[in-house]
Amino acid sequence: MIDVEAVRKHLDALAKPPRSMGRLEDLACQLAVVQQRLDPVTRPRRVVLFAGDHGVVASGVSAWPSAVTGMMVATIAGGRATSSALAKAQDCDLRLIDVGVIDPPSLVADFARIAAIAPGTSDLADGPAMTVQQFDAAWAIGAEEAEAALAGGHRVLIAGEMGIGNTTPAACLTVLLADAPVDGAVGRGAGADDAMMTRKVRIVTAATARARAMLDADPRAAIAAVAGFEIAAMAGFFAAAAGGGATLLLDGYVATAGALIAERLAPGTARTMIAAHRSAEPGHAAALAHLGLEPLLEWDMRLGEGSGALVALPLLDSAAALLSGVATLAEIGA
Ligand SMILES: Cc1cc2ncn([C@H]3O[C@H](COP(=O)(O)O)[C@@H](O)[C@H]3O)c2cc1C
Ligand SMILES: O=C(O)c1cccnc1
Repeated sequence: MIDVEAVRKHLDALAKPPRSMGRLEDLACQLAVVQQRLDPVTRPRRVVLFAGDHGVVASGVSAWPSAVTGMMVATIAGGRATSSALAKAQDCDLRLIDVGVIDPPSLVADFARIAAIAPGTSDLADGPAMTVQQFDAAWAIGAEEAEAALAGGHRVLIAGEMGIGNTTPAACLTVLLADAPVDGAVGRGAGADDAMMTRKVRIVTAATARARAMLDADPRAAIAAVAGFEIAAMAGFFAAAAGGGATLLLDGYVATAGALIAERLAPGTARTMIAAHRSAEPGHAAALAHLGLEPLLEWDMRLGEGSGALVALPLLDSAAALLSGVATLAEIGA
């Protein structure tokens, strides 16, 4: 068993003053413990982007119309989104899965897959966002993607999302599963104004009160009531990836909502996770704390699409290089 002590011992024996690489050494410990090897690998790696729409957008919680989800799906398919540029820069394989976009473009890219469950969720302000069957279907699509990535030899996996309105279900899930207060969980997302924020707080308060009443008796029904297809798919992805021994690099607030679901339904999933960053969304800190994760970066990023994880990915490469590529003090005669 490789524990933190064993990794520290290895790092302290290298040709450098002990602990001189600071927090990179903490990351090296995390990576080695997750992979259970002193020479962890970070290649090949893959980001899987799940896209879906949200009925709650009709209740006025986002600065953007749902049509933008399909536009961004087209942009990702065309290789010109932020996530596309970062994945290319970081030598990271990218896949794009439509799990429920209202206005989907015709996808032609070979890395794209259409697995739409419905044209968007129902409005969680009026009733359950989805049925338990739909939740299970989304989870299964995510799990399938994780299994395919593992079968392809991918060692580091990232889940990302695109879905206008999805910071509202993310806030609901953070309240429901991480016990965050509503006003600490609701943020401006992609640019909500004050009136939208007021509506968002009211909707999250009511929806989480309804979901909480079901949580103990029927956790999947409670979660399905306030989730999104892409969030449920990320949860299934995380649980299956963790079960298969992958290292998960966790993105922002919305991806972490998926992680909260995964940890609730498949306990232990978070042990394989490294939190890439703390998003500017105010609820992210509470969600990460609930999972016992400390973010690598606090850079005020608030995009999603796996972007924060892609930005942090080279830090994993550096940690792995430190563990594998450096001579020992004994070897140099010091
Ligand atoms: C052009 C554009 C690209 C994006 N890429 C990710 N998001 C992010 O913002 C959205 C969530 O914020 P809200 O809940 O406020 O709608 C999601 O689509 C998320 O992936 C984007 C948003 C926009 C507008
Ligand atoms: O942190 C995130 O995941 C996030 C923040 C704002 C908008 N969309 C996603």
